[in-house]
Amino acid sequence: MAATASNFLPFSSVNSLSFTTVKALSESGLSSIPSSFASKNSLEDIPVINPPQGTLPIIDFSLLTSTDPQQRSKTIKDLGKACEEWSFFMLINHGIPESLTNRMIQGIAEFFDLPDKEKREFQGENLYDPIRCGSSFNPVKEKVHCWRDFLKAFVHPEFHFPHKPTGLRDTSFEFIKNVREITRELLKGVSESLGLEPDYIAKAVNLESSLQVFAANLYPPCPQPELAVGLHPHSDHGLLTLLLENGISGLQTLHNGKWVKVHAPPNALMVNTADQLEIVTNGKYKSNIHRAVMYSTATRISMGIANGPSFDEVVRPAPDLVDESQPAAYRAITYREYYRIQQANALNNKSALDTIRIQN
Ligand SMILES: O=C(O)CCC(=O)C(=O)O
Ligand SMILES: [Fe+2]
Repeated sequence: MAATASNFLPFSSVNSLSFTTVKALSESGLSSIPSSFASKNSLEDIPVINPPQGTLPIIDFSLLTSTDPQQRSKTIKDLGKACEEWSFFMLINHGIPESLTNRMIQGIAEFFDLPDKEKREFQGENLYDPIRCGSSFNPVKEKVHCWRDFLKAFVHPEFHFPHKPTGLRDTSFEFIKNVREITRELLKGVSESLGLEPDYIAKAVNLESSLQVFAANLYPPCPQPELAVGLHPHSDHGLLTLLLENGISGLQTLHNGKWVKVHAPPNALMVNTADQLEIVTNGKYKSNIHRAVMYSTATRISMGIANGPSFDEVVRPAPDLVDESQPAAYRAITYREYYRIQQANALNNKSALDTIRIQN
């Protein structure tokens, strides 16, 4: 495949091979999905459940940052429990104005509405390109494509973002700054929940120079949603991923052998604990395996901001969480190398983490 088309989907038109987005496929009025999207994944056998209200953990950010020590310590306990038992929680009262999250979602919708020709300008050519856009996850490596278009951008320590549509760059800059501040507070709480100093994890991963990767996902209407996959089961590469959606649910998190449907309260952020946190906490807080689904008529948009260590930081289990009874369970690796391994392969549960696991 030509390097310049690597992120887009190869698609056989009548007499030539062209490259397309899932959005263009969806709008072409197909009545069935191309066979390259039909999933034969064994994880389909896992039951899917709609949890009763109140099952999934909710963390109130205003209590986490409260000056009342009792409220704060109770919230830190709840946060630790959510990380340990669910690797996932929903964050309310996070302080990002709804007007800003709405502008973000609107701007991303407009980005995906740009003609494919214009989006191709941002597709990038290799994994470390600061802006990439395309379809599925890794069209070259995967057996089954995802019914998804994406935009990815490295937004910290250097801010990269497409210059179209007008205004989205500035909106994103503001949104991402908010996400970074929230992440810093969450990681303080996570450190304290493990009995560590509040800034322990921040120092261990050089959070000042944190790599933040912004990823927007578009799941266009699909003629056969029961056969296709929005995003294959995977865990995220950073420390914590903060996710926002356009009011249409579609995230499912794996818990006790079942896919649990996530229905987040309006304007809540969904938070996944991710692989770098599993490494730093020496497996105490596991990364969350999740997937996304799509629908036959609705268009779903989500955006996840992966908040990671500094790109060149060598990440290893925190010395304070390693001892004779709990030896290091992962080998040290730079976040840059870890990111390469995760992005260069097909999405498949925790396959990237498996490459650095130490069998004790
Ligand atoms: O669309 C979603 O809800 C999940 C997205 C996701 O898992 C990701 O971008 O890593
Ligand atoms: Fe994810």
